[in-house]
Amino acid sequence: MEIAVTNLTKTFGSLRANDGLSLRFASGKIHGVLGENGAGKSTLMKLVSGFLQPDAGQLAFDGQPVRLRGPGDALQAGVGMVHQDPLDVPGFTALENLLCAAPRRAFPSRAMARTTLTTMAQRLGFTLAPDTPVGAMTVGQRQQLEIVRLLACGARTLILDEPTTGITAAQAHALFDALRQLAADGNTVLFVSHKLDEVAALCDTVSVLRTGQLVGEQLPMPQPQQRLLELMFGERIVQASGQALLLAGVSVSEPQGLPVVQPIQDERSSEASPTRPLVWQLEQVTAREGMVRLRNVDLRIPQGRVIGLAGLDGSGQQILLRLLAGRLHPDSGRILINGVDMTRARTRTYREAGIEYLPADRMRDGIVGALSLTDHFALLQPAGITVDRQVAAQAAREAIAAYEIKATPITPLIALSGGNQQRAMLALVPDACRGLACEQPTRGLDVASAQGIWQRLQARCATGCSVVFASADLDELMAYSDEILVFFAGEMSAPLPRATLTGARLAELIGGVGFERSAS
Ligand SMILES: Nc1ncnc2c1ncn2[C@@H]1O[C@H](COP(=O)(O)OP(=O)(O)OP(=O)(O)O)[C@@H](O)[C@H]1O
Repeated sequence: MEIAVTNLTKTFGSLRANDGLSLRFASGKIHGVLGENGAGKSTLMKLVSGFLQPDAGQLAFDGQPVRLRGPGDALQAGVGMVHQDPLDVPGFTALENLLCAAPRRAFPSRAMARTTLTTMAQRLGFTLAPDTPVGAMTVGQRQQLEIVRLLACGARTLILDEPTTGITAAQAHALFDALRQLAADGNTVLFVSHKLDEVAALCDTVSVLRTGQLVGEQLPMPQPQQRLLELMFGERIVQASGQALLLAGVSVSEPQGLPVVQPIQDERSSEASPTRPLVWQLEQVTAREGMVRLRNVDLRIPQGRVIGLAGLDGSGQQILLRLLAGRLHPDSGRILINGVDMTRARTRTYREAGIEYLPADRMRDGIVGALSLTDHFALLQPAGITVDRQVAAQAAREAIAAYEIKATPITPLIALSGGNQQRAMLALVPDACRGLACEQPTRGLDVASAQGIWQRLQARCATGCSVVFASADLDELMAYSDEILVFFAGEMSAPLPRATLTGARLAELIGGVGFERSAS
């Protein structure tokens, strides 16, 4: 299916999110769409998939001009989009989600829907159980369910907006294989990503957006990575001596690979850590959530450390994060925060002790889309039922400047690009935070923004805050963790000093090769 856009323009107030774009995506190919946070990628994809209507310009599918009144029209015409934040119903099971969001003709019976779900998931290498409630599924699994649903509803063009941010390397490989197969069958795939290695591995062409305009059009892949970075970031990327690129302090290790962000601080000696006061101490903690159970976990996390959690999605790392943040109580064992027993304490008490939690699903568990940054800062005020809006507005202005959020203090957060929403969520973490448990802190961020976030997290660590983060990105884990805990099938390894690991070794451990659970 060929997709053509001509002079496509979409404005939000005075902002031209897409500014007269003309572009053609040929059928049977995988097309990458690159651009930094806020460049206009999601807007373009939402226009093509009917979630937004253009102010000007035309869309044509297979040479036929189309006017899409909504995503239903687009899906009927064969175009479906998987959004950064899955659009599903958490209270329903996977099967119910498939049924409620598909046109009647797609599934004559529930049994047929079940068979379709199972077979398509298997073919695509996804692990989806039809009767699992979506609320208990990981972001990665929910994205997989969306893909299955769209294909089952007849999508011949699949748009994926950063589909690999919540999934493991193995799942990404399976997804890429599936997408290649779909393209080989004549389908069109539009693939939005910040990850240059993914685009290089998968895409036939790449187009680059910057501030709503096209700066690279249907470039055949492969392209030199440096050229793509220059197109994405413009003057902020400077050719440095040798093979290195400097991007606002980010060094890129090799021209063909993913930009590997070097740690900003010197390696903090792991010998020094036992003498530091502990933020978290877990003693023989056992906890269960859904099908996953963590057993007899002993863990000590001193101040000022960055602990990375590695593992296939749903291997237990989310349980640990939720335990650390007081969102899940252990079945047995003890949790101490700053030396105080908090085993049964409420989340609020954890927050009062300086423990904060950043979820992966920011729109469901993190921020309220209809509210602005000022509103969020007002909500965080401890003043009871009154709020001081001036103080909140000032806090919002400072956060916008410090975190370079493309928004005004009163913009509803739903109107921000994904990357800017992530920055907004991080900006809301109070300065007094002593322990931050986060899932995928740089989810959806371009490489420069991700580095900016880590600079801020490391600055917090320098003042004694500890960060525990789960990530599916091995480069991120290797670049920023002092120690890494590997999770495999509900078991947790001992803390592994980053310096003793390589990316390849970490990948093996995640797959269970040579994995040893922490002795308890
Ligand atoms: N509904 C909306 N209302 C107001 N502004 C919006 C809306 N949707 C997007 N924008 C703005 O349009 C610009 C482009 O946003 P878009 O989401 O398309 O960027 P993006 O390239 O996908 O970014 P990211 O990589 O961060 O997801 C941003 O400045 C964003 O704040």
